Amino acid sequence: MSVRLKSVSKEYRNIKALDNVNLEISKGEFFVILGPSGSGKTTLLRVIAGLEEITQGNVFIDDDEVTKLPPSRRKVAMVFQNYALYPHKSVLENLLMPVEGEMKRDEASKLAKHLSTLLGIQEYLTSYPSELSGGQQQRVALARALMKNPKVFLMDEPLSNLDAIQRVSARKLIKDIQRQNQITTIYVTHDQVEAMALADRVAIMNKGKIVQLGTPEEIYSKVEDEFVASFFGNPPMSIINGRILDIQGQIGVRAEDVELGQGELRGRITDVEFWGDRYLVYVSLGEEEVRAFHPVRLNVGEEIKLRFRKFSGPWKS
Ligand SMILES: Nc1ncnc2c1ncn2[C@@H]1O[C@H](COP(=O)(O)OP(=O)(O)OP(=O)(O)O)[C@@H](O)[C@H]1O
Repeated sequence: MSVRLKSVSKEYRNIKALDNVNLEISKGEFFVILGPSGSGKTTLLRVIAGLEEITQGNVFIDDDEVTKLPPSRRKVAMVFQNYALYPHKSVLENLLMPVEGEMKRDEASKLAKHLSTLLGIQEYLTSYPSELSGGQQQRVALARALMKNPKVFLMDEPLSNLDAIQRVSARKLIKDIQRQNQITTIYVTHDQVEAMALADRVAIMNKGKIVQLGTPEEIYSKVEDEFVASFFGNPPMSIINGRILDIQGQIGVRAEDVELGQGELRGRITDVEFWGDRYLVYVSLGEEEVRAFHPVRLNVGEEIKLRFRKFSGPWKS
């Protein structure tokens, strides 16, 4: 199913949580919404789910307008950041609830067991949510949403409570299930790596607006404004005053585009972080600071020559 938002705005008293959002998500697409805290990501998902009345605009699922339809009639499944599990029901009962009356019980139990095994929670089927860790509860919520084989899957930071290893495997599982079943998925995160790993396309939000939209590769290589530059990528671009290159305005440079050891610029190393396969080096250029990837450890305090292989901008600011 496709999802379309036309000029959608949502105001809470004096806050514009969504400001004239236009969006078209295709059937089977994995669409990620990335943005800082408070940018409107959750509100956008809740609007699509029908949990939030909008101030202005229209919402369509396939070609049907659903703006005024209640959540139960929208055929979407949502996984919330805070799980929303039934506390007085066991994990298995939580998993069976969404398909009650729609699927035979033994068939549903089989599916519940299969999904719990995939998500590594099979040994907790008889436990209650309060007996589980945050990460385990999150995986139950994920399994529960998958029970219904939804046509549209809305996920709000569904992996935020998993540890680094679980995150990588759960991420792969979500992507596999999504791909196999061609589920249109809208996934909210503020994790750069997750966004780049999962998305067919990413929308970057700031202050209720979509500020850039494209494939992760497009956004990574063609940054359209300073906010996206300061936000997208791991690490994001270093934003510096173009003056040091005789350019007017702010420019952004990726750590992999800063070459250390040669060039016309001179800086001082202020910090070095070990990143596994390389080092992230912080270099001060007077009032500016840039981050650079480098293959070997360098010494803090050392002076170094540098140059930018490429940069983005200058942007009007
Ligand atoms: N029920 C509400 N009443 C009033 N203001 C709200 C309500 N829900 C959200 N807001 C405001 O709307 C804006 C967008 O909130 P939203 O939860 O969509 O952001 P978010 O990007 O999901 O943030 P986070 O990453 O922190 O979850 C924020 O300024 C928030 O304070």
